[in-house]
Amino acid sequence: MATDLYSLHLYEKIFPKNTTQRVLDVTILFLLSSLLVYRLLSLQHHGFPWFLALLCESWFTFIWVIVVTIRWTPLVYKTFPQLLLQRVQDLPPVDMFVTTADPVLEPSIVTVNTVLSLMAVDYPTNKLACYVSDDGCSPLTFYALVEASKFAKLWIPFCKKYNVQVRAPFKYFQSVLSITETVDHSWEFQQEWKRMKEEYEYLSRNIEDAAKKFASFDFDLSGELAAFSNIEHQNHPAIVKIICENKEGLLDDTPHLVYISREKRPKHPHYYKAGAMNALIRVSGLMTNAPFMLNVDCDMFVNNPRVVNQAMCLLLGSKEKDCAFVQFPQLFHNNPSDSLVLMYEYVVKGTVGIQGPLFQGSGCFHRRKVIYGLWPNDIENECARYFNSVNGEVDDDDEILVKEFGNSKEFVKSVGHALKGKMDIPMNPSNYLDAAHQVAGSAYEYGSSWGENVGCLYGSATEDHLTGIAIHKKGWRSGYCNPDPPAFLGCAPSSLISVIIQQIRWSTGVLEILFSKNNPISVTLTTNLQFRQGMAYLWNFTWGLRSIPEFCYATLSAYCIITNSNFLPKEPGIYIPIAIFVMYNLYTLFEYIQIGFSVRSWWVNQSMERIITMSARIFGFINAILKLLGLSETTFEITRKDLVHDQSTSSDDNNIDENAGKFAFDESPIFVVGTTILLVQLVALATGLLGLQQPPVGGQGSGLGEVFCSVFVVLCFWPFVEGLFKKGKYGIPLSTIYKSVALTSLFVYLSKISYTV
Ligand SMILES: O=c1ccn([C@@H]2O[C@H](COP(=O)(O)OP(=O)(O)O[C@H]3O[C@H](CO)[C@@H](O)[C@H](O)[C@H]3O)[C@@H](O)[C@H]2O)c(=O)[nH]1
Ligand SMILES: [Mn+2]
Repeated sequence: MATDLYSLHLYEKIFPKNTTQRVLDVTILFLLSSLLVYRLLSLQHHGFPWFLALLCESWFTFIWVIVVTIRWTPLVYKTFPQLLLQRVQDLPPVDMFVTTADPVLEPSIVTVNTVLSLMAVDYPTNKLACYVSDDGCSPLTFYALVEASKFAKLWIPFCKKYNVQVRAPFKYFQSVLSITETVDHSWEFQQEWKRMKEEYEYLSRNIEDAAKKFASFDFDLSGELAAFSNIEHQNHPAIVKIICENKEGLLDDTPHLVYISREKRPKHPHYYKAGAMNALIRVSGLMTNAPFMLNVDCDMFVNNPRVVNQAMCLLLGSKEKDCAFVQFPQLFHNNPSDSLVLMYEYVVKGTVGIQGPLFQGSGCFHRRKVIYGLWPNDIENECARYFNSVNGEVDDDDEILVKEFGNSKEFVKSVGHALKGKMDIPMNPSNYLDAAHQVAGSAYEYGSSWGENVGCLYGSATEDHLTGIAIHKKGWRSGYCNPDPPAFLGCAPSSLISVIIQQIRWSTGVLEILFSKNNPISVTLTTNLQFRQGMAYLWNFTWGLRSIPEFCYATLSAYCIITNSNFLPKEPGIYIPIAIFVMYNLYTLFEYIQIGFSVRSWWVNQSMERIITMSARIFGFINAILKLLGLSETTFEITRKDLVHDQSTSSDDNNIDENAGKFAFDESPIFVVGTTILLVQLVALATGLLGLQQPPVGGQGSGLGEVFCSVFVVLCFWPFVEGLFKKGKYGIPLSTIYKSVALTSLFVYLSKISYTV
């Protein structure tokens, strides 16, 4: 069947011309290398600052080499999903996963919108199943899903009948505020539209009321909620409930909807999101066993109803080994000018041209077989290594399968079917409820390969990158799809502190992989990971490390002004760093403008990048070291998602909180680092301006170059400058300022003594 669709030419590869980009990339590389050579040649005439600058610049050059390598051969896929419309009966089933973990940080209405948007995609409903994993084991989440499933029975037909573009109801009613704004003005449509809006408002009020009751412990846990009574959230049996079941496989019914809260016991590690994903993979394997699985975070709603067809163009239109998974970009509805967009544009396109994009955790379609640990050559020899007998039948007590996949006969049988590519599996989830409880158990994985070779891998807070590299190192390729309108939109963290917490988790997570047996260098040398793909992973996994040279470089200018020394060359050598600075900034600015962003958004992102690197990522680095030394445990702090339903009454698509863009500070030590960096620069600049510098010890003293660098750092940390003068939550707390003053004094003192000795 798949081979049949393969002949349709479902996509085309486009190799964008990037000569200008290559020339500029190489020019910057040439300038960086010249600077290094210049420094090396004159090293003996200079002191410590010169040497430290050389080390930092060597690192920057190394990173730039990686960037140039990754971006050298970009690739874009153009898909033709309309070709699949005539072949609907041949389309394969797809299991869709949503993970949620906390009904407060991730309000149920957010999850409900994501689930509704998934259930309403333009794909045969009898081939879809939606599984929601609730790590919070919250009756509120379950209740909200049950209510949502009632609304879905009206919403899905409405979306399909009128070809609604955005099928997350909050977003739909937010963008189409009144009936007069809609394209279809027929009387029938108007009536249905009004009804739908009322029904959605009823649903969101209902969930909101339930949330209030839940918060005040006034939630009635009887009837279908009885399973949730008398349980602790981190200590409870598995709860699996089928909310909707399309028993007859009807096209005009809703897709299956299944709620799963895997078993949690204090003595068993649960591995956060990776553990939740593995429970989803097993339960869905039993119940529907679709050959493809989509996973999204609870805030990532479907924004383009043809997303499954888009993914199928690459998954069915390529040879299996050329497409292990299809990743869609993670874009945000509340922060459209995020720097991530730029990363997608220029870096991800590069990886697409190598071995394929990295797995980013959300908005990704996986081939089930690949997640089950298959190698590309297993496809050629029909998974022979897994089966005792290749008689076409699958034994449910096959030793190898039981050892790898755990001790559930039903599940092992389903694995056998998945590996053999059987698709004629009956779709009756309710037949497997008992087995589903078993595979969602907290001890199920013991002794098996789950988390090690099978499923989402354990051992990093960024389980997505770890799982991704394990797939690529077997030699699989992956596909990338970036349709217009965007396939998924999520909720970007809106406060600085949430951004920082998320960044700490990410940089810790990737460093955990960098310091493990999966580090890209050894993996490139010993496995099927392509050299340039290894570089792409290295670029990703060194985010936390990059904070150190950047931090040193930023403090160097202050150090030099305070001690009246220099780290920048004097004429004519100074023209090299000037050229690098000007060229790099104009280049990134040009890239922003080319995608349609403003100069302002370029600057905000540049400065945020500096702030995050020098504060959050340093903590990520420290965290990773502590974990390596066994002094700290892996945790997963969930990012707060904003309530979305209130926005249904707001008047502007881009309506962002009026305080957005302002920085809220608290007493977290992270802000001590940022404040100290700023104060050090200010003290240095004051020393220079007030003429308090000592005469230089031998050679020349600091000059305009150092002052310029310090001013630049101050400009990057401008939100902190404002924070110094503001009160309340937008001001830096006094205790933080005191700590920073103490650290700054220490820095000044140490600088002075280090320079005189
Ligand atoms: O114990 C847990 C913790 C988290 N989650 C879910 O994991 C998802 C991601 O959590 P979030 O707090 O939103 O983290 P982000 O940093 O926004 O997530 C990004 O980064 C993660 C890796 O750090 C990836 O797994 C995600 O897919 C990717 O979107 C959410 O749906 C959570 O509900 C769980 O299911 N169980
Ligand atoms: Mn998220």
